Amino acid sequence: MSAATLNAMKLVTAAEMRLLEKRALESGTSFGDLMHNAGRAVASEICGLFDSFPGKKALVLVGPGNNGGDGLVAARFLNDAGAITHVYLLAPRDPGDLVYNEALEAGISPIEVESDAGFSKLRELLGEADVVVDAIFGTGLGRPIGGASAAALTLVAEARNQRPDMVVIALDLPSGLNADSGEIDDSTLAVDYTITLGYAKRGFFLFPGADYTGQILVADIGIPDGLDDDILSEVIDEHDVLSILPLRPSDAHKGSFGKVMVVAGSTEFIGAASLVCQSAARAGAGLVTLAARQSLHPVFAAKLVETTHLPLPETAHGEFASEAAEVALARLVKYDAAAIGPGLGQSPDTVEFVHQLLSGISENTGLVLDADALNALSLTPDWWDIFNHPAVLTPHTGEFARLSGLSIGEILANRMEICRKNAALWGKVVILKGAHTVVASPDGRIAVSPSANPGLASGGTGDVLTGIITGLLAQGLDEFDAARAGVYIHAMAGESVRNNIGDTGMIASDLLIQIPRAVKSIKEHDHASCH
Ligand SMILES: NC(=O)C1=CN([C@@H]2O[C@H](COP(=O)(O)OP(=O)(O)OC[C@H]3O[C@@H](n4cnc5c(N)ncnc54)[C@H](O)[C@@H]3O)[C@@H](O)[C@H]2O)[C@@H](O)CC1
Ligand SMILES: [K+]
Repeated sequence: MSAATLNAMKLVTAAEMRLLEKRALESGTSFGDLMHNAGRAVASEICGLFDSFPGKKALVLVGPGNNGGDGLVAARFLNDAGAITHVYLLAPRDPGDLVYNEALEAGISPIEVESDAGFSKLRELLGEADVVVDAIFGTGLGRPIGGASAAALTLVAEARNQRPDMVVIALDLPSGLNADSGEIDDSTLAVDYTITLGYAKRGFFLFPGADYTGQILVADIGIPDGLDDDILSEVIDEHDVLSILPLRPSDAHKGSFGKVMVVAGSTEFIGAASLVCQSAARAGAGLVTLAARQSLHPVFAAKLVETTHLPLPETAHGEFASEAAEVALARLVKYDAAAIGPGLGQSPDTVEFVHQLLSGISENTGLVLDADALNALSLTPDWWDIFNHPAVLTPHTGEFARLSGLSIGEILANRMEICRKNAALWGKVVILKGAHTVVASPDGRIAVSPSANPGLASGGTGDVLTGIITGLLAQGLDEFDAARAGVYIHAMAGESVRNNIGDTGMIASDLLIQIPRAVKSIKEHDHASCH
């Protein structure tokens, strides 16, 4: 997670980028200006990567379209900045092409692939380049990359392996990376930096593409302000989270920060309930109560000292008794938010208990549904027609598949769009967990986690997320704010643990103390930036 480069990063599809370009043209900016700004901004970002740029060797690989055009402009500015600059043309440019002619006038002599038998010149240039720019294809790629372009990209990858100090830059996006879905071409380069134009593309936060972009830098290409109000997808950033975090007045009492009820746990899954309760408290809830089957009470009472308890009636077999939901609902009216599901199990009595709970819960209670509550919902066809209560749902891919009826492959192929569509269909805020977790609101907004941390792929980390979000809901945040702030805080907590102990062997309990630290750091960052 690199907050400095990801601040206020909106995410666009290729179609949205074309729309923004069209609006910019309609508002009086010329295409030539946009391309000029793009090339200049890219060159300026590249210069900024080196302590001293004059004398460096730059090689720009130029394709047939506007991405190549941007590359030609960038080459001219790199040349002006003192780099020894070569342009390698993978397709002929139109003789009347303005940016091509400007590059020639600047003294750059492009090398054409047709006259470079066996890529001997390209190999020679790759043997000495300090920086290579992939300006072969951008958002206009229409089919798999083949021929000379594929061969050239493969040669760059080979050269990069031999010379790790060579910096490889993608202009707008690594050629072959699909801006919408994150799919890649066989020859897509894994670059060090992607200098993207105007807006980051959705595919940078979807896999496999997310592994290919390197650090993402957004270049300002002069699209006028105010044209992007209907772009509803963004990467969650610290400033957003700061602006939505609840204030903590000094004369607060525990009622000020809301009450959370956690309905979770079973004989098999004791830890899930503990993690949810502790993380809700660590996220700042004033009071946390655990409602669990009464036979589990002694265990939880010993483990959770700050939590209060509502033992629920159970049958002789240790299942929820038929009046258990009524007991929970009677108490729930005094609570601001509830988390239902983690570790409850999936027995028929439990499913019935969850259904009764969901059909009786008040509209005023903020609700997070996770794990077995989601599994119980999935058993009812078109459950969203019946269950109208606003809620945050936190499925991982398998749970999402059960809720939606889609296959895991279909979901993974386009996580952002699938999450957006289903949030709208279901009328819920939906968190699709995974690397770069996606949060979608029924109104079309999407917020994506800046973090992909394999350390979080272990049992219980999802329970921690559920607890954080419920704790934030209890403090008065709405569902979408609680979800995106919760995802960000959870990601930061995970990054802190990874920084301390690495990504192997991280356990969910490690995250707990990092939750308030993450909140503190977000608040202090603002303090620091104000002075
Ligand atoms: N959207 C914007 O506001 C701006 C976009 N610009 C640039 O424009 C780019 C998009 O430009 P284009 O639409 O020209 O697209 P590209 O430059 O990505 O490439 C399209 C060209 O490649 C050809 N082509 C597509 N797939 C191919 C394949 N597999 N093999 C061989 N040739 C193939 C097409 O026929 C076309 O000539 C962006 O990525 C960006 O770099 C900038 O110039 C400035 C402003
Ligand atoms: K490119």
